[in-house]
Amino acid sequence: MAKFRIVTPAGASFTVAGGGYDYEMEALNLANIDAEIVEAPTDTAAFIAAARDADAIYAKGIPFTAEIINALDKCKVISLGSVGVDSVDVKAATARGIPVTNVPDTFIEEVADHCMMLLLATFRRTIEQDRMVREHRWREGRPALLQIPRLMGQTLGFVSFGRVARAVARRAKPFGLNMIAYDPFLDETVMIENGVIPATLDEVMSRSDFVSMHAPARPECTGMLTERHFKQMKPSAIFLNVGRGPTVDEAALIKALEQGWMAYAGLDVLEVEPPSHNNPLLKMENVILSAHTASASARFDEARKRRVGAELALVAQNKWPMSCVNPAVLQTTKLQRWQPVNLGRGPNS
Ligand SMILES: NC(=O)c1ccc[n+]([C@@H]2O[C@H](COP(=O)([O-])OP(=O)(O)OC[C@H]3O[C@@H](n4cnc5c(N)ncnc54)[C@H](O)[C@@H]3O)[C@@H](O)[C@H]2O)c1
Ligand SMILES: O=C(O)[C@H](O)COP(=O)(O)O
Repeated sequence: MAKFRIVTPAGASFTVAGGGYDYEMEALNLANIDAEIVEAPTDTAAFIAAARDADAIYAKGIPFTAEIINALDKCKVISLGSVGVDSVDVKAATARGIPVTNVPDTFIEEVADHCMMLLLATFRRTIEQDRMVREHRWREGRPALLQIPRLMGQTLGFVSFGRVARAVARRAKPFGLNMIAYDPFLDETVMIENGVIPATLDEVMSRSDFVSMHAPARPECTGMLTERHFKQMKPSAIFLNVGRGPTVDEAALIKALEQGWMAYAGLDVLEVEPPSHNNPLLKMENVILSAHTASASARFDEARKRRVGAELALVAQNKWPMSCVNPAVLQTTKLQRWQPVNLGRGPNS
C-alpha cells in the first residue's frame, strides 16, 4: 500500500527548541501509519508541483493561498501547528471540502501567562525601574512611580473572550481586577461563569484601565480597532495584544501612544513581523514588546507537534480530526465520525 504522503514547506521549522526531534512522525508511528513527511520547496510553483498528489498538508512557514489549495488533487486535510489559522485560506479549503486543523489547547496557558506578564510589567513600569537601577539613578523615578494606582479594583476589558482571554481572566481574578468583555459570538453565560461582565466594544474601550485584545485574524477582524476606538480609551489606560497584529490599525495605535490617548502598550504581535527598522513602536518608551513568543515554553514545541501528528494520523485512518476550524466540511468527506468527537473551535476561530 502507498505511504500516506504529507507535504510540508522546506526549512519552516518552528523556532522554539524541540531538539529537532520528529514528534509528528512519532505520533504517526504510534498509530501504525505508514507515512512520509516530504519537504517541498517554498516557491509557489515548485510547492504545488510537489504537493499536487499529497494526502495531507502540514502547513507552516508560507501562506496557503487559494492558488495552492485549488491545485491539491486528493488532499484530505491541512494541518497547522498554531492556534491562529490566518496563514491558510480557510474559505478556499472549505470550498474544496478540505478540513483545516489547528492546535487549540496546547499552549493557551503560556500565552495567558505572557499576557499577565505584559499587564504587570506595563502597569508597574518594570523596564523603567530596571533601567533606573542599572544607570545608577536609584529611586530617581520615584515621583512618577508614586502616581501608579493600586492594581486591585482596576478594570480589565477583553476584546474577544476566547480560550486565551478566559485563561487570562482566571489569572487576573485573584489580583482583584474587575473584568468586562466584548465577544459578539459568545454566549453571555460563558462570560458570567468566568467572572466577566458582558459589554459592548465601546464600553470595553472607554471603561477599561487595561484593554486586552484577543480577536482572531479573521478577515472581518482585520483593522478592527481603529483611531475611533483608541480615542475612547482613558488617557491612563494600557493596551495589550497577544492575539494578532493585523487586528489593530497600527498607525492609529502609534498615534494614540504619541498623543496620549492611552498611556502604555504591551505587544507580543505586530502588523508586520518582524517589524521594519523604522517602525516607531521600537523607539517608544511607553511600549513593551516581545517577538510573537507568548506561546514559548519547554513544552509548547513538542505538544503542538504531537498534536499535528495525532491529527494527521486520524485522517490517515479515515477518521475525523479532533480540532477542525471548518467542521461543516466533515459531513461531506469520506472521513468517519468516531467517539469522543470534539468539533474544535467552530467557525468563529
Ligand atoms: N501571540 C501568540 O503567540 C498567540 C498564541 C495563541 C493564539 N494567538 C492568537 O490569539 C487569537 C485568540 O486565541 P484563542 O485561543 O483565545 O482563540 P479562540 O478561538 O478560543 O477565541 C477567539 C474568540 O474570538 C471571538 N471572535 C470571533 N470573531 C470575532 C469578531 N468579529 N469580533 C470579536 N470577537 C470575535 C470568538 O467568538 C472567540 O470567542 C488566535 O486567533 C491567535 O491568532 C496568538
Ligand atoms: O497562533 C498561534 O498559535 C501563535 O501565534 C503561534 O503561531 P505561529 O507558530 O504561527 O507563530
